[in-house]
Amino acid sequence: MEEALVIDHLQKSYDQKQALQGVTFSVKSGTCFGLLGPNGAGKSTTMKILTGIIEADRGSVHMLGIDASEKGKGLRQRVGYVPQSITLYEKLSAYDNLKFFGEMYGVRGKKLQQRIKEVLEQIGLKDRSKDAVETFSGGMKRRVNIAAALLHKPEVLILDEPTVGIDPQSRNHIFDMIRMLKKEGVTLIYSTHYMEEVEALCDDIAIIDHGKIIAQGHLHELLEEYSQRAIYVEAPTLKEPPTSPGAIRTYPQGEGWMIETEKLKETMLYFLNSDVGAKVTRLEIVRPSLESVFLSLTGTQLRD
Ligand SMILES: Nc1ncnc2c1ncn2[C@@H]1O[C@H](COP(=O)(O)OP(=O)(O)OP(=O)(O)O)[C@@H](O)[C@H]1O
Repeated sequence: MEEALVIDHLQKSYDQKQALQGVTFSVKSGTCFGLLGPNGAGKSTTMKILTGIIEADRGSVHMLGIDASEKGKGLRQRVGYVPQSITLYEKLSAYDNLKFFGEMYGVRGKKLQQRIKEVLEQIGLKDRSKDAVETFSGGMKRRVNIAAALLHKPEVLILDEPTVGIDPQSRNHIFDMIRMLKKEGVTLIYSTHYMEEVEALCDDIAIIDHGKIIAQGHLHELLEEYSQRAIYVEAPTLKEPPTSPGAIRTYPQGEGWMIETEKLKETMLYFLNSDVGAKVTRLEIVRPSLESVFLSLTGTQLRD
């Protein structure tokens, strides 16, 4: 499969702060690629370099076979970018916002009218097209922002944390759109700090932390290689970590504790048969997750 994006050893500093320390990854055409990392890891900086908003100090970006540092070679017509912060004209209607952005991307006249109709349908806001954006919820604005990046039918769509602070309905709409775009063959590059999102949407994943890619590969490969089997024990009044035999690592989660262990059966039996000093309200084997991948690679939880 051909590669839609190849980035090689990107470095970027802001004053004294080294935000990217040699970021390297590639994205196959027609796939959804997830860039996963905690706040401040370097996701937005990477995305902004990809779209040419800022320049890297070192390293290279090749998008659709074109060296992105050679500006004016038509990349802008082939790539869409949804920034982290919503950039819309509040007083204008959804339709007029889309008209403005479409023209900026070089789409005009009848073709633009047709595309606005199509994207409004895709984001589920056809009925609200005449309303000023200032009357929209955060999630609806975010959907219009995504629509704006789709008007010129990009081959690559870059989305920087598109679901931060939005309602579940808008989030589901965004997920549906991403799945549909993937079916149409669009390459998606999706940054987030929500593991469940990359697990639900992405094929290949890179995990970024402190400006470095610490692991990358297919979701299944990462889970296979780094994730630890675990038992979850819910015991709301248990304030100290339980000391079950064979535990590799124990950490708090929700109203209980996550116990990573190779000895699943023994650990289950331990909690069923021993007095741990608190009432156990739930006991279950946990499926491997990116949370445990992140934890085993960094020693910290992604949600910290
Ligand atoms: N314009 C800037 N000036 C100075 N430092 C910056 C600037 N932009 C980002 N940084 C710093 O660079 C590092 C990487 O930031 P970046 O925004 O790329 O991370 P992120 O993973 O997108 O996190 P977030 O989800 O919080 O946006 C952080 O330490 C951040 O404080």
